[in-house]
Amino acid sequence: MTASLSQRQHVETILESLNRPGGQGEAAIIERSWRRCIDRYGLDPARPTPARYVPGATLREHQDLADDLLQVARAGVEQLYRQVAPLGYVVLLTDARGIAVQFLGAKADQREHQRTGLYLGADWSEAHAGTCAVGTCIHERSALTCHHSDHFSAHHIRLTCTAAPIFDPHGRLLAVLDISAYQSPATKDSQTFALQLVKYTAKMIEDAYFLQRYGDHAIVCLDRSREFVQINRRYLLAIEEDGSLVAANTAGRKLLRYHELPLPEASEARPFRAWNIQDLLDAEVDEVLAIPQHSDDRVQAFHTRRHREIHFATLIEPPRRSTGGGTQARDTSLAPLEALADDDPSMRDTLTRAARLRNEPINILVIGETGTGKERMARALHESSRRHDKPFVAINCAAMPESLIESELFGYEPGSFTGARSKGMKGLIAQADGGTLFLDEIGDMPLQLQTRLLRVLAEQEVLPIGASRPLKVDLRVVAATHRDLRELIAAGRFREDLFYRLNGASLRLPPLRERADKGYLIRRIFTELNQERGGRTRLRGDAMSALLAYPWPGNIRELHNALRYALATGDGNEVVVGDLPEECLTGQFAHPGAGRPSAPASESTTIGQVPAATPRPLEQDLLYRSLCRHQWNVSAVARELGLSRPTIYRRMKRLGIVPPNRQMQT
Ligand SMILES: Nc1ncnc2c1ncn2[C@@H]1O[C@H](COP(=O)(O)OP(=O)(O)OP(=O)(O)O)[C@@H](O)[C@H]1O
Repeated sequence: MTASLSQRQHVETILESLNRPGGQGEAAIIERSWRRCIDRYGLDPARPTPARYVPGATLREHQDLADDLLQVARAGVEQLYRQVAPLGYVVLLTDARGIAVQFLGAKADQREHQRTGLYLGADWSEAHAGTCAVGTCIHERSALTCHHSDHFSAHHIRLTCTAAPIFDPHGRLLAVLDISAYQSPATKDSQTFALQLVKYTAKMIEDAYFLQRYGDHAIVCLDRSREFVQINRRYLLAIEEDGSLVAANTAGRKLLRYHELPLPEASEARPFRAWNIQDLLDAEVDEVLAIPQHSDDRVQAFHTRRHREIHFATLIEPPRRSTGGGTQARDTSLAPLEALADDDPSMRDTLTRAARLRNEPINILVIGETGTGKERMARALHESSRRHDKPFVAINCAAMPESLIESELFGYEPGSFTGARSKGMKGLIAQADGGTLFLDEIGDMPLQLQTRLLRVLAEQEVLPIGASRPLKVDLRVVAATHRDLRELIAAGRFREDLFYRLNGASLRLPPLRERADKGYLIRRIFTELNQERGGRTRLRGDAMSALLAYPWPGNIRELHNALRYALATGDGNEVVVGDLPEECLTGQFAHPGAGRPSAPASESTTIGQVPAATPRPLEQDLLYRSLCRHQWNVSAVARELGLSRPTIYRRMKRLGIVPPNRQMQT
């Protein structure tokens, strides 16, 4: 009763406001929105506003369009959720049309979230939902709190919602970040911190997106404080080599306006370039581009030209741009090594060492769990070295039968044993002459052969079976192992002297689960495999998120296999989370169907862009339920789950789902 009374009062307040002249500040924003709701959208504050969801396939289109942002925003949205979840808030990220493309909230309240519209796929545009934080933020292009009776619809007045806009580097609205709670103190002031927190996170996401989009440009970061410029990076300006401005973050655009360098409405195809950094700062372009990145004094002060204000500047150079006047050419021979990693700190150390060692006359031991890319590293070392045009010969010491290993490695003279080829055979070691010999799984080499290998390494010559004179060989040996060779030495199974011969230097590869550049590896391997198949398929954001969350016990090999599987089972246009092998969908991630509004509430375990665990029974259950819901109409199921019909058939077969006795309708 109380609720309906307060709802009636709410409707009266709104109607009364229409007869008053507009107010000031945020109250005016809210009243303006109420007017729009009545005059423009024809909404009625008393009429129930049930949550409206876009269909699953439409949600996917919205998520696809926001894909780049979703990938960048993920960490920021999760961090915000961790901060506000204990206070009962949920987090929504909507696109510029108000459709929720990402959601994090407590699973226990899932039904309530779905009923209210605090869920994936909900439409929070003002035209549908009336005055609300997201819709009104989209209209006003500024952050605001829509608290209790600020909402237009009487059915939203128990909510408190705070939203902030996220703009792209050209000033177009990209998305809105929102936090909402069902319970909060009566006064709007209680949400002041919420507003600051959401604005702060939205700026973080916006700037991360900016840095990613303009990562191939020099970016000038400015701040009024020397101490904070490296932390805050308040104003971001992307510039060309001649100093033309091509993009700015929201704060940067304000700064430019203040200095009377307004930016034209720019499209991606026509970045502004109207102004030069010299128009803003009283400095030559070269001075700005010469701000050191790696010295103690990375911060330089400049006056602005127009208002003579001091600004402190740092510079983010595009990756691998040479320093020192731009004359130093990049060493392209390092490309095979550089391609192995992106920004993982331990891989970067390993690669720096590998680059230094690549032409040194010492043998290298590569250590790492199985599937971490040891052979790939050995090949990259070879390809970046002076030996790159000579053979790279790889031998797997564990895979070769012990009876063959000696003749394969050392070769033999004609007729030296029964079954030998009449012309004899050049062994693998001799074949690697001048190049690199890669000995994989060196810990599995039989002891007797270790002794002979030691001689080869010490003398740089090889004695084929049955030969009386050794052959001179010029070898660089790279050996690899996932075992602890020192333990094998202690157990008497590996020769200590051979260990020291092989271990001229060692390179350690981290397991995939510890790598900070998983996203880079996923994209790279996906591109390699996709190109082999004609390159028509794209990797969708939900699949990427699931891949990033999986712990990869089998390392890069497992990732490689998972992507190959997904490309083979997907519909050929895109790989979605449901195309991944079931093992990859563990932990907090679920089948994509569970993340879509059409899925029954009980099926997801985490609410999010890509929720909850999918062991086989859940995947089976989801598909089975969807088939039952659609009377075994495979086309309808395919539409609902956003997959192709052949994929549904394949999946039914794989999961052992057999249609009932009647004919399947398709
Ligand atoms: N940096 C990389 N980029 C792309 N693919 C990679 C990379 N590193 C490894 N791979 C792929 O991962 C798989 C395993 O790599 P690799 O054989 O080099 O690992 P390994 O550590 O030598 O494995 P094992 O211990 O089983 O011998 C291969 O398919 C390889 O092509």
